[in-house]
Amino acid sequence: MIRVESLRKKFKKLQALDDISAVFSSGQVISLIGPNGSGKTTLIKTILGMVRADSGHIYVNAKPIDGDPGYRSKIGYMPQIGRYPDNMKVGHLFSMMKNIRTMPDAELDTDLLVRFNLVSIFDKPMRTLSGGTRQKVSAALAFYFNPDILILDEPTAGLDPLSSEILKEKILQEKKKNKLILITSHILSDLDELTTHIMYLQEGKMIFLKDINTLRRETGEDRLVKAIAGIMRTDKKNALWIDEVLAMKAGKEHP
Ligand SMILES: Nc1ncnc2c1ncn2[C@@H]1O[C@H](COP(=O)(O)OP(=O)(O)OP(=O)(O)O)[C@@H](O)[C@H]1O
Repeated sequence: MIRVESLRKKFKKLQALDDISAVFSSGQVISLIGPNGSGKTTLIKTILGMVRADSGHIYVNAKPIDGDPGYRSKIGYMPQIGRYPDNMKVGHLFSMMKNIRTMPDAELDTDLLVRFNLVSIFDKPMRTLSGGTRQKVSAALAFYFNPDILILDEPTAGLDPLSSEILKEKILQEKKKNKLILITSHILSDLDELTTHIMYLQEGKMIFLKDINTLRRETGEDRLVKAIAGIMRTDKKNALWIDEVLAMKAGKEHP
């Protein structure tokens, strides 16, 4: 469904993506993980055509993305930080998006609009929303057009525990419909029940892309955070990051 080949991207001297190649297929939930600044968002934005790679190729449904920008209509994107016109009302945002896409009401996925009760704030301008409510709007928009591919950048960051569960349930539902879902998150426990594959980036390089069962078998660990810790400890820089993740969980459990 998505194939990236030898992707490279530099921001001045910084190699943000360093020869990334991967294939993502329908039915997979790929968790992109790695330390801050490792290139996760850059990879996502390159796939979405928001950042132009210096070299390499990207294919969505076997077509090169530089051929036809229409491929974007197949992808629902939830950005890390949603930017919207300050004075636009929530309801207007949804109706405007609907008009741009000219999609019949029956085909729209309003599940999250309803479950997050966003209709009750349709009259509120975007600038008045809390960070978490803005996240809910971004999530509802990503799923609104029932896309075959979902790209979710830190989807649960800033959401309260109940809303986070609602969103995770929604992701699971879509996974069952054989969609392709790419997620970045630093909250590894959120990814445990969703993930089929882990793609680990470090300083712009892909360290590994493995399916979760292989990862569990190789490490003998059931929990994602521990399985990744098992693999990464051999590398000093990675060990540092994974120790930080585990330290945040200390109190609940010990590695
Ligand atoms: N537009 C830009 N101009 C210059 N540097 C950039 C730009 N976008 C990203 N970078 C740099 O590229 C590197 C990768 O950034 P990216 O946002 O992809 O990391 P990330 O893995 O998503 O990080 P995080 O976990 O913090 O979200 C970082 O060093 C970042 O500062």
